[in-house]
Amino acid sequence: MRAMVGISCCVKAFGLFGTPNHAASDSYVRVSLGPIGAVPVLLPAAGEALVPDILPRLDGLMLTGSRSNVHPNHYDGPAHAEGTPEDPQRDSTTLPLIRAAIAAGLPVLAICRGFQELNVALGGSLDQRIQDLPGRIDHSTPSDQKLSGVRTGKAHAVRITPDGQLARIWTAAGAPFRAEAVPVNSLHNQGVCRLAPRLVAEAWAPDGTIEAVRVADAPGFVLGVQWHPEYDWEQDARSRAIFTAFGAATAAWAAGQRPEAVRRAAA
Ligand SMILES: N[C@@H](CCC(=O)NCCCC(=O)O)C(=O)O
Repeated sequence: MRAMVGISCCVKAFGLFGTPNHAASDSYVRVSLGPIGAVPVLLPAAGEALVPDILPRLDGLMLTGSRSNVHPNHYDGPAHAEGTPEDPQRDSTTLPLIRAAIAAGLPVLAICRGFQELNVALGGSLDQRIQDLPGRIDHSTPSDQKLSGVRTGKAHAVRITPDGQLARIWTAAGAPFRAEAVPVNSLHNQGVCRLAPRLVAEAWAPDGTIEAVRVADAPGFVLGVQWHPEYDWEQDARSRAIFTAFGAATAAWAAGQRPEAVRRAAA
């Protein structure tokens, strides 16, 4: 049986009456059925109460990107500027879900908003418009590219730690990379300010923005990236390798294989 991967949903207004719908982009469904090799299960943004019922049924958790932003109350930050999109129902679902998934050793892959959620869930904070900070570059959706290229276009390079999780994944997959400069796409305004105590940074943009993290003491696979590998995995071997590595962890979980730390804790 294939693994089941939970995909975080946003609450978005749809239709003539703008009724709230729980939604995730098709790109997460496709990457799940593609290189992850798992059945995608869309998780409604229905709050913390569902977490104990949902978690034991999953073999992995993928936290999606979204234009909305984690509410600053979750990290004691200043109020967002007027008009900044928020999604409190998503926050109240994903933040406890992330903590529970990591504690259980479940494989977790966190992308863009999901990466920011991972940082906040574990006690970190966010800068709200990094392009307004001195010395920082604009990481937001570029307006000078044709629409089809906006999501996939490489916007800047990241430097990665040569002995980190990303380097291991790409080396194992035979995906070529230069640790000093790996090109990535970029569609975000916010970024990590205070890194959560359990997170270890392993990629940085040229302006110092943290672009990838792992959890130092996680019992299982946990990777967070600020960019969007789900947009170009069909063309980009490094993007694809991130998903195949996550997929291998979810397949092992589905087959009943637990990381050593989880087995020890259960013994
Ligand atoms: N809202 C945060 C997170 C950005 C993010 O996840 N962007 C994805 C956009 C998805 C899309 O439009 O395709 C921020 O702005 O920092």
